[in-house]
Amino acid sequence: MTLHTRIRQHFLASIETKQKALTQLETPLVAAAQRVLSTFNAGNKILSCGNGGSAGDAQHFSSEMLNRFEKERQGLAAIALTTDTSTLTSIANDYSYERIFSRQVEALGRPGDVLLAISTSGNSANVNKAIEVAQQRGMSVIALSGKSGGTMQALLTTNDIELRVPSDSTARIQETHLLLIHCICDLVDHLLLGSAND
Ligand SMILES: O=C(CO)[C@@H](O)[C@H](O)[C@H](O)[C@H](O)COP(=O)(O)O
Ligand SMILES: [Zn+2]
Repeated sequence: MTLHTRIRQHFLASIETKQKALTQLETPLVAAAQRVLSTFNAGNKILSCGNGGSAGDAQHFSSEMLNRFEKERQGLAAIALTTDTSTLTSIANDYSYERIFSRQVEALGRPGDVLLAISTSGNSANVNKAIEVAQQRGMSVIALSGKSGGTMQALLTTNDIELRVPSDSTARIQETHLLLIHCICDLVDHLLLGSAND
């Protein structure tokens, strides 16, 4: 296979995954954006976490909330649990890697807050532990996942929102997760500022 062919395959597979995701995730995506906005309106906050590329997505989301997306608006309360290396290394060193996010949720999570939990497989133990602790603390969960939903999907309740990308490829799922995040950012801006600013 030529390099050009490989590139074409990547693009076409990404387009196909996003088209399938549009069909399946349009309605839960509206629910996710409404949950995000109602969380901020109630004076609560969003904590986000994930591993590897999903850690980047967790930070991408929080920066667009804390600062801004495409429109001028107030900063919104969001914290990525993936950024403080002193905290992450001490929790992993003193307890376990599995607790790096959940220990922060124990300290920061309040009833009415939301955990944005990101895992392409749904099988990251540290993300799933954070979900369990969040639920115990009266928080709800917006889960970005893929593949079979992994062990994460069994943890979610009717109070939670699952956005599971219909693909088995980690890369394609991550690419679609970023699109879902940008949709949420746009819907939040639209709901907050109204159509006059479109
Ligand atoms: O970005 C990538 C692959 O594209 C990797 O860094 C990937 O995020 C890591 O392998 C993660 O540990 C995978 O975790 P998860 O998505 O299954 O929860
Ligand atoms: Zn962005």
